[in-house]
Amino acid sequence: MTKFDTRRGLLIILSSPSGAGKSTLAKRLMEWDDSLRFSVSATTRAPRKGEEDGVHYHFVNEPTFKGMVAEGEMLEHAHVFGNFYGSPAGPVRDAIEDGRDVLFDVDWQGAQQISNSALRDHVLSIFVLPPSITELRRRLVSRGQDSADVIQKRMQRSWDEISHWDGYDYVLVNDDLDATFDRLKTIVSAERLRRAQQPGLLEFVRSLHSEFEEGET
Ligand SMILES: Nc1nc2c(ncn2[C@@H]2O[C@H](COP(=O)(O)OP(=O)(O)O)[C@@H](O)[C@H]2O)c(=O)[nH]1
Ligand SMILES: Nc1ncnc2c1ncn2[C@@H]1O[C@H](COP(=O)(O)OP(=O)(O)O)[C@@H](O)[C@H]1O
Repeated sequence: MTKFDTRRGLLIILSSPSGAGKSTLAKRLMEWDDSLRFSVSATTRAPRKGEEDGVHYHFVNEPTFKGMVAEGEMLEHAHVFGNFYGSPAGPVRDAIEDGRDVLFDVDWQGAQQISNSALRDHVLSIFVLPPSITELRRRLVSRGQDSADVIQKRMQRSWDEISHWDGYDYVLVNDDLDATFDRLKTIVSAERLRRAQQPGLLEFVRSLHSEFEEGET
């Protein structure tokens, strides 16, 4: 795989148990920064009301999904809640080469695979926790998109997802949405600043050191 310039192209990964609010935060982040690219995943899950093919997901059948995996077209993929999900690699590579940051909404397995890939230096991973398990259920129910069965399955899997919180760079408790979004923006802005500074920093500090040694103080 090409060695990319790590100054460019942050891969911002959001994970959470279903219903904690990562899609809501992802949508806000995309509205906040129109240079950000959203990694549109492929999934074998059926579209929900209001979900558009190619925008929220690429809705594909299982043979197509497996074909994409076999052709090496997926940066990562996983089986979640009985369906396959995966992030197509092509758009991610294009975005990085373009110097763009990419936003991912993937589960812990996807986050782990991207964090262990050749693109690991680009990763900024953020885990979103719900304020309580009761509130998590309330949000899943109030979203009004899933049947009671599907909600039950997601609640049962919630601890499995939450138990991986520790593997992320940052953790946010999504209590008040505006406050959480502010914290998310702060994290992204700070990481962008850090990475923008990084390349010339060592050289700059060396020059300060030379000046110091020359007795400028
Ligand atoms: N590994 C992986 N997980 C994904 C991908 N796309 C979505 N997911 C995860 O699959 C899970 C279910 O997503 P979805 O069906 O949209 O339900 P929601 O999280 O309740 O909105 C969530 O944890 C997503 O983050 C992907 O491309 N790869
Ligand atoms: N901080 C919050 N407070 C109250 N409701 C929220 C908050 N964040 C998200 N929600 C709501 O909870 C539901 C689930 O959020 P969603 O973003 O779809 O979760 P996820 O993508 O993690 O499954 C949605 O109806 C959303 O509007």
